[in-house]
Amino acid sequence: MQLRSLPKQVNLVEVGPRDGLQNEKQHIETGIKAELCNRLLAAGVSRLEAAAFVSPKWVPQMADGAAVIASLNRTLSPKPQSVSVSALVPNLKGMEAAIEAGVDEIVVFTAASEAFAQKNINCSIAESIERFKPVIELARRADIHIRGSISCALGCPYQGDVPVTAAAEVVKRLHGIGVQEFDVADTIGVGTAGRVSEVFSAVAKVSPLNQIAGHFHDTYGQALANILAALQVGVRTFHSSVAGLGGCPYAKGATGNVATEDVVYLLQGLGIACGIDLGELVKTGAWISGQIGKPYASRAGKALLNKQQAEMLTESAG
Ligand SMILES: CC(C)(COP(=O)([O-])OP(=O)([O-])OC[C@H]1O[C@@H](n2cnc3c(N)ncnc32)[C@H](O)[C@@H]1OP(=O)([O-])[O-])[C@@H](O)C(=O)NCCC(=O)NCCSC(=O)C[C@@](C)(O)CC(=O)[O-]
Repeated sequence: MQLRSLPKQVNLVEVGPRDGLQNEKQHIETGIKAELCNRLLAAGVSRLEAAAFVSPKWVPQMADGAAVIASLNRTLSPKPQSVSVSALVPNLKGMEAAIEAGVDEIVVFTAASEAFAQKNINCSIAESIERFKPVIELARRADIHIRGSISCALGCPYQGDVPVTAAAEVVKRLHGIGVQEFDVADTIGVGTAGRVSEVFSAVAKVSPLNQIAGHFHDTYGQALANILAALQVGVRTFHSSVAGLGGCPYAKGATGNVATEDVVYLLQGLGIACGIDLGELVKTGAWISGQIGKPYASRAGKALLNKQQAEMLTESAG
């Protein structure tokens, strides 16, 4: 049976170096973060979220963002047109640091839930939008692409249920101040396909579909089904994290982002191109998991490694 309304190609934004690592308690060396970025680019990633210029008091792991991006820019020199490096920016201070570092995209971030905005960025949604105005002004002058992330579109760890149209309301307000792309996030991975379809359909009423991205965490194992539901609404950009690393420090209990390996495997099965070499990605996922002392969590990645090992054993036995 053929699935309806699927595209030939989608864009993946790899958020492993930022969302994937930000919550790690042990200090991760800048060199490891930079190598992760380089390996991801070598595997074919073209949109890479590499850092967050946030308060180091709030998220200490992201304190070396400038050094990570400097290292990346040295390796990439001259930077291919196809590669775009992004970083989270909560305020003017972060924006100045992002410009200095030489990012291609910034991500301002707020929420569909008031309670989460307070916990994550210490202000209300309305205050965050005011705070973003001068940030966006600077980004425009520097010709930097502006994304806006809306956390807790499918549910909130503090507030619980979030109305279906809450994310769309925030998208409208962000659009009004010049945000160009909207990252609609299931921060705690509670969404299921039907609700995802409703939330993204509501967002699609206030923004062109090519400006919407789906950002799914996999806490309840629903992320791939949710991506399929959003694809069927017409969303063509998705965020994912190599090896399924990640979680937000202000969303306790939420697990990592959907694993990029699992998404690429899904897309391959659907005949949808994304430009990423799954074999190289699996090597990178296994490598970074080892570096930070975690079991390798991508289901597709583990299956492919097991298959490779079994084939090698058969060959050496033969
Ligand atoms: C927004 C603030 C700064 C407000 O934090 P605040 O404490 O209200 O702000 P402040 O202006 O009073 O600053 C406090 C201190 O931080 C410094 N500071 C202030 N800003 C910066 C900066 N940009 N870079 C470096 N330092 C900074 C500032 O200079 C000051 O230092 P002090 O004077 O005390 O020495 C803080 O709440 C913050 O940084 N929050 C970020 C939290 C965060 O990074 N969360 C994770 C990312 S969001 C996420 O993961 C969700 C997402 C995007 O993946 C989608 C999803 O799944 O939902």
